[in-house]
Amino acid sequence: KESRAMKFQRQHVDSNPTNYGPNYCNEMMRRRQMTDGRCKPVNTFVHEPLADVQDICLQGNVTCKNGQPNCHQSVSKMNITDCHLRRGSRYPRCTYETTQEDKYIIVACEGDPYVPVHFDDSV
Ligand SMILES: Nc1ncnc2c1ncn2[C@@H]1O[C@H](C(=O)NS(=O)(=O)C[C@H]2[C@@H](O)[C@H](n3ccc(=O)[nH]c3=O)O[C@@H]2CO)[C@@H](O)[C@H]1O
Repeated sequence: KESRAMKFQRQHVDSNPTNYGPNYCNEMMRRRQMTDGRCKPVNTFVHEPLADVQDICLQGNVTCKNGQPNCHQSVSKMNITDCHLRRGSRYPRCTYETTQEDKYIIVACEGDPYVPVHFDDSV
């Protein structure tokens, strides 16, 4: 069974992204298995080394969107790509808008070792 830490890495970490240009999300949402059975509506990929993403758990503690206290905000902006399902896109044809940006990211951390298990937001 895939751990939540591994699921987070599969869904949100792409340290050395292939340059698919505007098709990055169409490619990566499929490759990382977020279009099986349904099209995941929103997903962010982080283009930083895994160690830097894991280090966020030691950084600014903030409240998660769901009110839980175990979220952390990166001290630095990170290079990310936001994938948003296009209006009118119908499973199994999941087509995404690809937007690359530099933003602070907020993740929820859990466990021992205390690592990211959920992508909460980018600001
Ligand atoms: N505090 C916590 N501590 C520990 N665990 C926590 C905590 N909170 C939730 N989980 C768990 O995480 C799991 C999960 O999949 N949560 S999810 O909200 O659906 C994920 C969002 C995210 O993937 C994506 N998104 C969203 C915005 C964006 O900018 N970028 C972007 O990628 O959209 C998804 C839906 O919003 C679920 O099992 C829940 O129980």
